[in-house]
Amino acid sequence: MSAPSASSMKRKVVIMGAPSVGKTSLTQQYIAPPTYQESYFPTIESTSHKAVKFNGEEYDCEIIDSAGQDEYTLFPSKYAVGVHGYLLVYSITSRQSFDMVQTVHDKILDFAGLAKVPCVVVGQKTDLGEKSRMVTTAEGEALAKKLNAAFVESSAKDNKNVGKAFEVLLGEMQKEYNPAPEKKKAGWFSWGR
Ligand SMILES: Nc1nc2c(ncn2[C@@H]2O[C@H](COP(=O)(O)OP(=O)(O)OP(=O)(O)O)[C@@H](O)[C@H]2O)c(=O)[nH]1
Repeated sequence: MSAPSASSMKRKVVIMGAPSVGKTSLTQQYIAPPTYQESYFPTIESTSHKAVKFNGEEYDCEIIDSAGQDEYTLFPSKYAVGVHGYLLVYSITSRQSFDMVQTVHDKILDFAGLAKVPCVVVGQKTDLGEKSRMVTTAEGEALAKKLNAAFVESSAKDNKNVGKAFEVLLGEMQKEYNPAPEKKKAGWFSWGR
């Protein structure tokens, strides 16, 4: 992993979603592949860093792997203040985890008081195959569209589309925070360059 350069932009990203959908596995595969583990240890919270070059820009990414959420989980302010974007993760084998994406997204917007925030909806565990699938790709795409978010299906186990999920989020954040100067938007929790 290369160190961030002095000119790189900071990007703080939070990975959110129901328990056991693969948030930690995704994060670890992205930070230091191959690191997939079959064993499951519920996360309390873990922060990683990665220097990334994307579309000609250098980013110093801080990635917060959050504890699994349910509808009763209180939304911590640290998951909104200073945060640039989110991976909202569900498992394609769990309808409940899919429904949680909308719940978490609503909490983010409510807390931040914003109409839109850069997000990628990530349908995880595609390696489990069509027999185990409870959420279709079309449903995932439709939810992402409704939330003004991008959409990726991935498998942390097979290391498929893991880098893509983070790259798509970098693209969403680039559109929001460092487009042409005249298009730049202001937001109380936006930390553009
Ligand atoms: N088949 C399959 N299993 C996965 C995949 N990603 C994670 N798992 C498994 O699912 C379980 C939970 O994975 P984690 O990465 O800990 O999930 P998490 O969302 O971080 O869980 P919490 O910490 O409870 O929020 C583990 O047993 C993983 O091995 C995947 O892409 N495919």
